[in-house]
Amino acid sequence: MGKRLTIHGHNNKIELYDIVIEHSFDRLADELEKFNLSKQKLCIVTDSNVYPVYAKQLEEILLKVADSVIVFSFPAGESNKNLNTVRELYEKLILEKFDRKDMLVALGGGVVGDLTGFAAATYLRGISFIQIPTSLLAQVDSSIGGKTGVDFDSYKNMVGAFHQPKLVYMNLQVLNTLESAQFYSGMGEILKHGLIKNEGYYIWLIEHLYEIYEKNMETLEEMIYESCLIKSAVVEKDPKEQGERALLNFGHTIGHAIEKLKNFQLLHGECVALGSIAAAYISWKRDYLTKEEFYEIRDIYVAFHLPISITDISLEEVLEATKLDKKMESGQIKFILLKKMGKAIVDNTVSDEEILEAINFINYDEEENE
Ligand SMILES: NC(=O)c1ccc[n+]([C@@H]2O[C@H](COP(=O)([O-])OP(=O)(O)OC[C@H]3O[C@@H](n4cnc5c(N)ncnc54)[C@H](O)[C@@H]3O)[C@@H](O)[C@H]2O)c1
Ligand SMILES: O=C(O)C(=O)C[C@@H](O)[C@H](O)[C@H](O)COP(=O)(O)O
Ligand SMILES: [Zn+2]
Repeated sequence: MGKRLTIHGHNNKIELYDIVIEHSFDRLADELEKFNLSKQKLCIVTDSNVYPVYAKQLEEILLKVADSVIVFSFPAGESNKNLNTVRELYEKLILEKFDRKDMLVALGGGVVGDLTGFAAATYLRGISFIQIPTSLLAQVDSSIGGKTGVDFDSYKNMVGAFHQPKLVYMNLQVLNTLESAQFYSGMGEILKHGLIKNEGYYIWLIEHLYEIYEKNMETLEEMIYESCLIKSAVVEKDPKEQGERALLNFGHTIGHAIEKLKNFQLLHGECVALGSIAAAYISWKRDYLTKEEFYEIRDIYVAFHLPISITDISLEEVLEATKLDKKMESGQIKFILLKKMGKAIVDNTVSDEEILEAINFINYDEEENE
């Protein structure tokens, strides 16, 4: 078991970095040999949940290849993905005299990965970092593609940089310590991959529902590999989101607005699920999807323990927050719709009325609809 793929750059001419999918940390030291770290310092950046479970083990492995290893841990959660935490990390790096050849190691979920990548992109105008993603969401999505950043005044990923890691190494066994809700949050991005790019993969996910529930490791390996393939193909073609990469934002326009308005009380993948239902709803209303396809999509999110409706939101507030997200161009939202199952498009013509109707649909009031 175990798989790998390579991310290429500059029209496929150079190899940028490998994504290594393993079932232990055993091969990590070998993977790091090529970076000649024997005289370098490494800083493991992690959070308060991951630190007690994996930091010591990782430190021992890294000490085999590097001169020294320090650890920076911050309180877990999206509410700490901000410039205050980055500042504390900079302070630690300065105190420990990190120079341009030293490296950061992101050990954790997407919060750790995004924040570490941003610190690496900006400290001394840019140092290297590697990703060791430990949540399902980070393994299939956030560790790949070099989008790094932090939230600013609760605006999602408002400050950031494109900065590619030198390596993505994942040990699938760490998923055994991940809370169930966090696991299914990752499924929010995985379903997105199928819906926007590959209907066959979406159907495969439905067919393998029970193996996924049971965390059958062979199935998870296949699923994670397939999602990494889909994301890699998109970011290789369009690393800085000039075009096609925007498709990976399916579900995020309304999703990010909900995430902000709910003060990060809902998980990222849960908000993406809600945003995906809303975007699929608009796609149905435009006759891109059939009614049956739309309701099947909704059922699949339920099957993967993801929310399909939300209460206590103001439609107007969600619309306003949607307009403050990054995907605005000349006052118009770049909305991602499904043209058909497995094929997404960028659409600049979605009206406020369509968005309000979709938000109203997910703002489902059971009593009113009985
Ligand atoms: N850069 C990108 O392309 C990209 C893509 C998708 C999402 N994101 C960002 O990623 C973030 C969400 O990532 P996430 O869902 O991983 O959240 P997260 O980083 O908060 O991790 C989820 C929770 O699980 C814990 N955890 C992680 N791995 C664990 C393990 N193996 N065992 C036990 N606990 C573990 C964490 O401590 C945290 O409490 C959001 O900020 C989102 O904006 C970025
Ligand atoms: O990699 C991308 O591109 C994505 O859009 C992946 C998303 O899942 C991720 O949440 C991303 O951070 C959202 O991008 P943003 O530019 O809207 O912050
Ligand atoms: Zn996302």
